[in-house]
Amino acid sequence: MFVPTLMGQCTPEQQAYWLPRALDMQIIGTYAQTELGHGTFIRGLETTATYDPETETFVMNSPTLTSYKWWAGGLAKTVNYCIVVAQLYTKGVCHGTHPFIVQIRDEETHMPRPGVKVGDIGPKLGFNTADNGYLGFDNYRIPRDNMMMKNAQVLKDGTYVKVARHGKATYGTMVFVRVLLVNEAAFNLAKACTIAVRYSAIRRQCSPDSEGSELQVLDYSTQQHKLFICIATAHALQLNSTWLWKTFSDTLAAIKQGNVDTLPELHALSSCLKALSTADAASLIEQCRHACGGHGYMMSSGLPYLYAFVTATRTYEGDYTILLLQTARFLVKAYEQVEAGKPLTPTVSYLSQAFTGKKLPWDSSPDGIIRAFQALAAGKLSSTVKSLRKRLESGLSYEQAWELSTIQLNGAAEAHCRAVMSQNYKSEIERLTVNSSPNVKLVLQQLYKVYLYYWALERTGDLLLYTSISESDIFELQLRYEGLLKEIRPNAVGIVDAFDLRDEVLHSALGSYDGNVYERLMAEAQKSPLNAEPVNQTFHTYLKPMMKGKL
Ligand SMILES: CCCCCCCC/C=C\CCCCCCCCC/C=C/C(=O)SCCNC(=O)CCNC(=O)[C@H](O)C(C)(C)COP(=O)(O)OP(=O)(O)OC[C@H]1O[C@@H](n2cnc3c(N)ncnc32)[C@H](O)[C@@H]1OP(=O)(O)O
Ligand SMILES: Cc1cc2nc3c(=O)[nH]c(=O)nc-3n(C[C@H](O)[C@H](O)[C@H](O)COP(=O)(O)OP(=O)(O)OC[C@H]3O[C@@H](n4cnc5c(N)ncnc54)[C@H](O)[C@@H]3O)c2cc1C
Repeated sequence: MFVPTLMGQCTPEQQAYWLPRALDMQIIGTYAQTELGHGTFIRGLETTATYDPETETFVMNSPTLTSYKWWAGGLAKTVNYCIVVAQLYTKGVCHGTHPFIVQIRDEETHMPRPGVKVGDIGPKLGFNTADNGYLGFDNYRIPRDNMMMKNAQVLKDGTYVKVARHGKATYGTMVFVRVLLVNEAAFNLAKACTIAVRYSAIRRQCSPDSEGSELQVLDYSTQQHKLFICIATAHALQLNSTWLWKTFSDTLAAIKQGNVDTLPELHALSSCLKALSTADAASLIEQCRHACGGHGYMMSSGLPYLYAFVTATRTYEGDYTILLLQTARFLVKAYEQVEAGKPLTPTVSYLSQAFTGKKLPWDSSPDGIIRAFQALAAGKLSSTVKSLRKRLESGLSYEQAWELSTIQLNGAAEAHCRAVMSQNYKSEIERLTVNSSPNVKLVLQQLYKVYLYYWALERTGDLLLYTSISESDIFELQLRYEGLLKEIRPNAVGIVDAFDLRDEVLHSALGSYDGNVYERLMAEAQKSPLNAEPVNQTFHTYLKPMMKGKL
């Protein structure tokens, strides 16, 4: 995050100075925004940077315990520079949060600079190879030039000048990383399902008839139900991430030309896609672990590491709930635009047809299911706005009415995101397979249908509310879904092999290409320190005296 922030928040002169040093790793940096007391609510950050025109420096301070920076990766022991997000004061006025480049350690000795308090925050659920740190300042001075001045400036005399065209321009790095995280979610989920599918082809358990041999667990319908949605979701996330990257690049190019019109839609999209992709990836990686039974619980399966790593992505760079609520803000505005007969931006354009007051006729084709997901998002949005307005009519303030409606707002944002993801998944597959063989097309479409059927069956309650789907339609869809799993089964191992992930990347005794699961598990077990000696010292110190009644 250090380098992208240098790229996004510095003037060209500042970039010319800092970027080569950072890219050559003459300096190592991190992004220190979150504090002990505040992560989500950026405007509530407490670290201060007060400009002193006499010395042309900013004085950095951490006035409270809760103002200590907390969490930044590499901060504890590795980095010597930081981007610190602090409340800017000049001429006695607070201008809100701004980013500063702060040297925290000596470039030669690596000792913390006087006035800097820095350390490690301690063990975490995962990420324990990263020294996430804390950081506090006691009247620590940095040169005026170290304020990142692309979007706002403080002149020598302390005059504050706003440059950016958009109020949230300083939040740009977060948007960038949210876009990258969709790709990360796809990659890590692909790893987990490669491990679980390969293992399920090796693992045999139970014999349905007394004569036959034991089945590969991959042959069980329930196992296919657990795993094939993981493969389909990995594809869906990968294709959505490519699409989102293009949306991001287009918006960035427009902003460079001075046009910020598409930023709100990018923010709404990157927020909900980051939220849903990280949450889905984390829960499906856990499902892959379940699918590997007891051996999935071994660290040597690789799955616990993956889960610990990915579950953090649901929280960092904006918590799941918080980001969905950002998308909900955008959706409520879109609803108001429909009411006012105004045009809508592309990803919400489906709303313009959606508020008919009638249930959408059910159609179980892939296009029909996407339309149903859109109807569901529109229906939820409409009910949410009704609740919001009812609360306003009862005399509540907008903020109070909004807060009481947040459960529904999140539901509407989740449904919208699922509809966007499904639509993108379909159009990207169509675009990418124009010249593919019929067999490749067939397999990709089977997976795409698994995604649609799975989520339609997960949301039958909502579909009953907002479409004309009947009990027999649901029954028929369930049978089609189960049939599809059997069609995919013969290709399942080939499909995960096609992710092309080397053994070194998977790092798993269960998921290696050669399928030598049991040999690898035993080899990993031999590495346990407890196997280094036939009798452990604890036997002599504790067990034996206890057994002899001498403890
Ligand atoms: C070039 C280099 C290439 C490198 C490539 C490398 C490839 C590597 C590959 C993979 C790596 C990928 C993985 C990377 C891992 C990195 C590890 C990261 C570790 C973690 C870091 C962090 O967590 S940093 C801290 C992150 N913190 C957060 O995300 C905080 C979350 N909170 C917020 O974002 C905001 O506070 C919040 C959105 C909640 C609200 O902000 P607030 O100021 O209160 O605004 P509000 O009043 O609600 O809204 C006002 C208005 O503004 C709009 N808005 C809000 N945010 C944005 C935005 N970002 N952009 C645009 N607009 C925004 C909001 O919608 C409102 O609009 P209106 O409704 O009023 O119109
Ligand atoms: C592994 C890891 C690495 C990180 N790396 C960095 C880093 O490099 N740099 C950095 O600056 N930060 C980093 N962070 C911090 C991270 O960005 C924050 O933890 C994250 O943004 C969530 O903020 P929080 O911890 O304040 O959660 P909180 O906001 O305290 O959330 C707690 C709960 O309250 C809910 N909540 C909060 N506000 C609202 C609201 N308005 N409405 C409804 N519900 C609400 C949330 O949904 C959540 O359920 C990292 C975190 C982790 C876990």
